[in-house]
Amino acid sequence: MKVASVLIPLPVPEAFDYEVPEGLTAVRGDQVTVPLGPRLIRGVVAEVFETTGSNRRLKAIDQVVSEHRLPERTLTFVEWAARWTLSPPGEMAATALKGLRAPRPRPERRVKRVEGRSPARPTATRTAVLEALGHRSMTGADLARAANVSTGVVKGLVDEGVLTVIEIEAVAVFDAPDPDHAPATLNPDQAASATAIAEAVAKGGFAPFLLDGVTGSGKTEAYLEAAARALRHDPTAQVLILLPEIALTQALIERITARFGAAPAEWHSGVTPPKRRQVWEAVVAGRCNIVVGARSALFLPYANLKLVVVDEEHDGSFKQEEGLVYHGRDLAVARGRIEGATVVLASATPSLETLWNARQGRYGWLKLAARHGAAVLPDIDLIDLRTCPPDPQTWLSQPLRDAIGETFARGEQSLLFLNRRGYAPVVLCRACGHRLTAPDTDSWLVEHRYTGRLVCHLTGFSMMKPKLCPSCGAEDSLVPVGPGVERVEEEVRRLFPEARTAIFSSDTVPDGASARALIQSMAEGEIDILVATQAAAKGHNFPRLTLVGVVDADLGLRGGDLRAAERTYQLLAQATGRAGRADKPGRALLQTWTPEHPVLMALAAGDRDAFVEAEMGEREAASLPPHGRLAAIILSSENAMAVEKVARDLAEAIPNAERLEVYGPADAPLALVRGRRRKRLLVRADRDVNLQAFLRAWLGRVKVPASVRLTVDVDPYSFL
Ligand SMILES: Nc1ncnc2c1ncn2[C@@H]1O[C@H](COP(=O)(O)OP(=O)(O)OP(=O)(O)O)[C@@H](O)[C@H]1O
Ligand SMILES: [Zn+2]
Repeated sequence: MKVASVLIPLPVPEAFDYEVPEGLTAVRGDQVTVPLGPRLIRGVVAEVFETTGSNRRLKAIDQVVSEHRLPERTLTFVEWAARWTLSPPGEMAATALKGLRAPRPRPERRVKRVEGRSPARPTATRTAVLEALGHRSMTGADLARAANVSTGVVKGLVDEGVLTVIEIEAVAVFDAPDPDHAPATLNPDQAASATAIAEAVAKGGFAPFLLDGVTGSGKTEAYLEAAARALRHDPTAQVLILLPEIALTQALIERITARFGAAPAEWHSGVTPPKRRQVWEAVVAGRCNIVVGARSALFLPYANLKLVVVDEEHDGSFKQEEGLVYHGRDLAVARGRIEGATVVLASATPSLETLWNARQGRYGWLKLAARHGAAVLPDIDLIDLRTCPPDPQTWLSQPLRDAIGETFARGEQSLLFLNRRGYAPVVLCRACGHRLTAPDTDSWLVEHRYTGRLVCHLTGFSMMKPKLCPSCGAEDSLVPVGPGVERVEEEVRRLFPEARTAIFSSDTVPDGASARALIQSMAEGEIDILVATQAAAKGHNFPRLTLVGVVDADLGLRGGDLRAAERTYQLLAQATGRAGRADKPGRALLQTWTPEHPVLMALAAGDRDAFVEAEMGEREAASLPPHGRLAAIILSSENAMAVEKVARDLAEAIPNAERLEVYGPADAPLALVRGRRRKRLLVRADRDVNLQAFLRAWLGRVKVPASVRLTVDVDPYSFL
């Protein structure tokens, strides 16, 4: 009997076996429908094998879905990713097939001439229609426009039987990129990098690179040139460019369109389902060469993937925390290995993980040491708030105000950076000291004046600001504490009433279109002072921007998790790196209460190596990533007792292992979210320990009831 192992989109660690009935052919990668309990569900065949004398009564595959087999290397990647992240393989496979969930766009209705038929009354308008149409087919609306008549005339000809209506399947056409459309003239560093990457692509096989270039050095131009050479060498080659933020995709799509004379395919959460289906089908058929997307674009079924670029590779947004937990950068490297492709990790502030790999010689290390052309890196100075504190209830010190004023007077732009959405991060009762939190959640409510609501950034809960304190009942006693971008902008408007100001955060710029509009008005000089969260701090080119002010340089350093220093260094280097990218020199001012902090001193000195050296030393001493490996296990449930029990069972079941420790279980820092109790365990292991095998063995020993959710987070970035 023939048996197929089928990956089913359920939270189970294994494939399910089904009989392949006589007369049905199923092979690895096929989509099939199979019975599961009372219903039929769709899965993917992982393996087909012959078995004799099985005594189990297997259910049979219902049918093989005829369209779209998952390509072999895509399926191999899915299986690898599931093993690496300890995720259910069927759910990973479902991710790869997500693009097919949308219906096909409706076929287009067009008219064409019926052989040998002519109008009974050939009026001037009717003749014009027939001439405009010729032997082609067109939609009625296009034809009416071409003949400059009303659509009624076309309809009349259809009714008379002179024209007939046909249906044409709507297939998205991605114009082939032209590598020679508008090449840039590269400087020597860029040319050397592009050549190294292009040679690796031409040679074939897995080849990872770190493209390490200061902000504004022209990394984008370098990798686009490498992509152009790859396409010249092999016009069927496919190139994937991953970005951490949707707001960045628009600008890159425009650059690619200008460079290659054709728009790339776009893939992220903002793309409509029918459009996604078109991209999926074009990618699998090799009808599309360049894809620009978010991390989920890694799961597309590439026919001939040759080059993968992860731009801003250090960015924490590549880590997906909800649903399937994975790091887009790590999976991009794996995908490249499985496809035999070249992988380029680009950043001005590479992650310590990537720097470690480059130092070990595992990744080729390409460097762009200076900004392109005449542009130079901005001067960075610290403002010591202990000697010049801002006035009470204001957030900008005198030196920063002066610098903004001078910049404005010169007709140049300023960017004030504060990584905090909303008006105030905390709302406090003046009478009793109560801080407002979301219901059943350990997280402060943030005041948003833009929408007039109090919002929980963790759960999305929101409410109108109450008149009475919910704790003591005092009237009008609730006051905002601390600044968010909205409050800083309010201060800026008070200080510079004639300046044009704007806010760039995920609240004011929720989608690609509004991001594009704001970026464009900033680029065209219609904004004088932009107050922005990290959404605007990376990737963008604003030629007239010459001052970056960091409102609270200490903000990210306070939390104190594993990557606090690294993340703060990267964020501030990127933010300050927006200044002076064209002909005018830029400067950056960082407001801080701790100017002696090593991160801030390294930033002010422009000495990345000093920072990396110190931070790498600390990680090594503690055997933490990249010198060791971490994994977190998070338990949550509405039933506090059930969480306790699973946590205890886990603690008792820890397998013996060398060079590995388990910490916890402990209450998570966010111990209550939406009424769910949360507990965490953390595993630390030496680099050469097979962490995944340990986790599988451990978790296999413990029964987790349906009321408790258990999430494994390999290489955690969030410690909440
Ligand atoms: N060879 C070149 N010829 C002309 N202009 C260039 C060239 N290289 C870079 N530039 C220009 O310099 C600016 C910075 O380049 P780019 O955005 O590629 O830098 P980047 O290294 O990706 O920056 P960041 O890491 O800060 O995002 C852009 O305006 C770009 O058009
Ligand atoms: Zn109160």
